[in-house]
Amino acid sequence: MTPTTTLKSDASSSGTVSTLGGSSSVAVKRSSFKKDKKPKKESNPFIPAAIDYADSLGAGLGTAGGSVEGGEHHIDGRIQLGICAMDKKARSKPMAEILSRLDETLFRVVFFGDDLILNHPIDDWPSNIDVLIAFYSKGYPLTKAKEYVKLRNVYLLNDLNMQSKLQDRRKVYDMLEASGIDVPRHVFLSLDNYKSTGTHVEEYDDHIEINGVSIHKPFVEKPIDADDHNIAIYYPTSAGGGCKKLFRKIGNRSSEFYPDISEIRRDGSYVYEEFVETQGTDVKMYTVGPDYGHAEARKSPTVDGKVQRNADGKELRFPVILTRSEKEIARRIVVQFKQFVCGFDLLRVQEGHSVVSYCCDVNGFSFVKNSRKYYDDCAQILTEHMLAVMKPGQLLGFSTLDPLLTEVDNVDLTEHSVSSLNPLHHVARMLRQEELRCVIAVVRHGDRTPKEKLKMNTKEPIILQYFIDNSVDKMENSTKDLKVKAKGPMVDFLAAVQSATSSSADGKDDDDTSENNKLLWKFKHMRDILERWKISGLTRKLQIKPRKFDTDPDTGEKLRCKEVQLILKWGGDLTKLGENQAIKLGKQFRQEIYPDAPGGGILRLHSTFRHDLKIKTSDEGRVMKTAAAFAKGLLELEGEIPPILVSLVHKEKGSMHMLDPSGDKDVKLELDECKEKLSKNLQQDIDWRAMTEEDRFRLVGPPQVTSLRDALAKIGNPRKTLQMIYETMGTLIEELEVMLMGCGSSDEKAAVEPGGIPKGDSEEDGGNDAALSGVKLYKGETLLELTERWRFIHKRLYDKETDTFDLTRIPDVLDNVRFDVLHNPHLGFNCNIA
Ligand SMILES: O=P(O)(O)O[C@H]1[C@@H](OP(=O)(O)O)[C@H](OP(=O)(O)O)[C@@H](OP(=O)(O)OP(=O)(O)O)[C@H](OP(=O)(O)O)[C@H]1OP(=O)(O)O
Ligand SMILES: Nc1ncnc2c1ncn2[C@@H]1O[C@H](COP(=O)(O)OP(=O)(O)OP(=O)(O)O)[C@@H](O)[C@H]1O
Repeated sequence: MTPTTTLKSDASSSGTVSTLGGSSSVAVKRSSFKKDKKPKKESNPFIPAAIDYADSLGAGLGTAGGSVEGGEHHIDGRIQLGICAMDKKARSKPMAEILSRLDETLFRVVFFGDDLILNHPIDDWPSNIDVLIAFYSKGYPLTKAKEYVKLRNVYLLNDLNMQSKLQDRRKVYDMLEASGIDVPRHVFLSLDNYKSTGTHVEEYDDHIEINGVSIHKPFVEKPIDADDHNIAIYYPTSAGGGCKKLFRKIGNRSSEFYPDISEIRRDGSYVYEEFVETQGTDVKMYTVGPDYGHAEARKSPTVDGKVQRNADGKELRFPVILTRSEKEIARRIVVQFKQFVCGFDLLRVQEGHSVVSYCCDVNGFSFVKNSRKYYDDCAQILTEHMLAVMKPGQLLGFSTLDPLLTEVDNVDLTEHSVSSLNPLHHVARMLRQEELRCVIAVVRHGDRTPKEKLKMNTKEPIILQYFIDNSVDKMENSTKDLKVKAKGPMVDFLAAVQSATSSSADGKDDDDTSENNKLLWKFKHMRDILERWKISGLTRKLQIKPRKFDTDPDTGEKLRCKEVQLILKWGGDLTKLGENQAIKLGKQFRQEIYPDAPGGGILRLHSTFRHDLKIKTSDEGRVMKTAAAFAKGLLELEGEIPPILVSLVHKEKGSMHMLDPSGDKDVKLELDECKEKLSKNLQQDIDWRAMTEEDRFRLVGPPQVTSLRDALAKIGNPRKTLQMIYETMGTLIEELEVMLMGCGSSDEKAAVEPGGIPKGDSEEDGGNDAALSGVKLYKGETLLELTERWRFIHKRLYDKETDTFDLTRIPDVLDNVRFDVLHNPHLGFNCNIA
């Protein structure tokens, strides 16, 4: 099912509402959001639909029951949206961003202002507000605001009565628990008798007892007043004791450690709760209604108290994909606390294979800061919600519920039929329609460096000792293959190779053809590969296979390994180009699969609670990075790949083999048969273009097998083509050899002398190094190594003795051609291999 939809303007709805072609859903036109207006003051965007109530009334303020239209005194048919919050919040950047996106033909925003709120009686407050955004923050007269709501009977986005409860952490925890939401295990010390069984406290080194209930250190001490952010964490003696004091951010600090404080405060009522181990990350969640939430992770202030900020001074946040149960938590909080726009904090803990989330704080009205996507979404959802409440006839759908609806009936859109439906009817009607339930995308990794391999057999004692020391059973006669990837053993192997290189070099003659010199050359090549980039356990793999043993002449029993085969693999790293390809693909995927979906498409869908996104990968570095880069493009994320990888991409055991057929015997059998047939057929000296249909049928099957037939039509004579490829590679190698000689011997020399090779700073190095003698190769590869890469495949592509080609080498040829054409085009070879 392809979710293609078109937006059609509905002239009857004052040009501000668009209908989904023939559908029952109506979305507010995105173009109607005023995003690009110039800011009125400082960096806040201009809010076209807004008035300042005090300004508009001027000297008239103070007379009873002012109209929001000030001197004009007329109602213009728009929804009057009052902002009754302290100026610090009402005039904040996020508020301005969101209000500036409201359609001025639908809404009029009325700022009450601090002076009106604090210094004037509620009779002076605007009398004809329809919807009110009112919320508590420091200094806010909550009781007065509640009286105003009662007097004018306005619709509240966030319930004010509930906001009194939000001010007491105990009530918040009680309500959360009553809603079935997990909170940290806690006990109240209430001096005001709130649900108190007493105020008896016993303090021990590593735990406290409050009215007989024990809480062990580390524990958290929170003032019952939610406005008081002076929270303390007490550590057990086993961890060195002491206390960490948390506070509202001051510059770049959010907490300080006090090694000498280990006794709890005794000056008031507190909540004591177990410290939940989150690995140092908080999840902050921001809802807009029961079906939408934005979540982001931040470093917990409990870690080191240093606030991580970006270049713009904003605190660093990382993207988070919510679990199903977290979405349910959000929904329940919105409903239970009656706060449409609501922020709360989650503590995520890995318990076995699942994630358990505890809610440790509900903040009430709070906006996400600095997220364009959130501002867009929030404005749209608020618009739909307010329309649903005030002018249901103008709303036919909710973008949190219907972004992917495709099959829609033609419904009668007359004012009567539509307005007779309340918002819930609309939802129910929409849910009956067909909906796209799942999209699965399988994505291959992006451009990578060629995968390379170096093999050699050796009897070198240092290497044999390394094998024995690192073998699984540590036995001299170990028969098991050894695999090395981790940093420590790889560093040890480099040391072994370095000494093997110098010991092999000692006392050798200059006879190039001697077996020893060949081995020495291979050791040096191996050493260079290991020395090239900092070893970090990522991009080089070593296998050591025991090949020959000294045996007991009597019993034949294997006594000691005397020869091993070394296989060093490297390369296969995602290149910058590969990363950009994946980002682009993610973006393209979003644009093509979810084109212009009403209500914001996949970006919003991702944040709505009815939808889930999972990104899985194998444990291969290039695949993991590709997945993260794809996610970046798909979800329009900002920032570097590593945090996205850590936050969004899952490396699960079960997903490792999803696409890898090697463990599946049946598949492998078929693959092998297929390879054998390919190999046999493509060795033949035949010309597809001259073949009869019968011969063609015998070769590849019926005419329906178009891909193979088209390929053969291009190839013509497979054997001649193979010969041509082989010869072209030969020419290429000759050209490279000429270049090598032209470089003087310095490239050769550098490649075999320790420290002579230009090295990247790390395995991630962008490759700005000049290889040698003016030849710059991608990622600091030397010309000699590049030549070796080609020699290696060339040698294996064709076996002179048997006069056969090894077809399995063709993908390697393609791999290397593609790589050098893309990354080393400046070499300017004469041959035509590409
Ligand atoms: O929820 P809101 O929008 O009302 O704001 C919260 C809080 O948001 P949250 O709860 O989503 O985390 C802000 O933290 P951020 O989200 O910006 O990091 C914090 O800003 P802050 O410490 O200055 O942050 P920095 O600019 O230094 O980074 C602000 O403190 P005040 O501005 O000093 O009042 C708080 O207000 P309140 O609860 O009334 O004290
Ligand atoms: N039980 C707990 N276990 C571990 N860490 C906790 C616990 N409770 C709180 N924290 C940490 O302390 C921080 C502050 O706690 P909390 O959110 O309850 O306080 P607050 O001052 O109300 O914060 P906010 O800024 O959200 O208003 C949390 O973000 C979390 O990092």
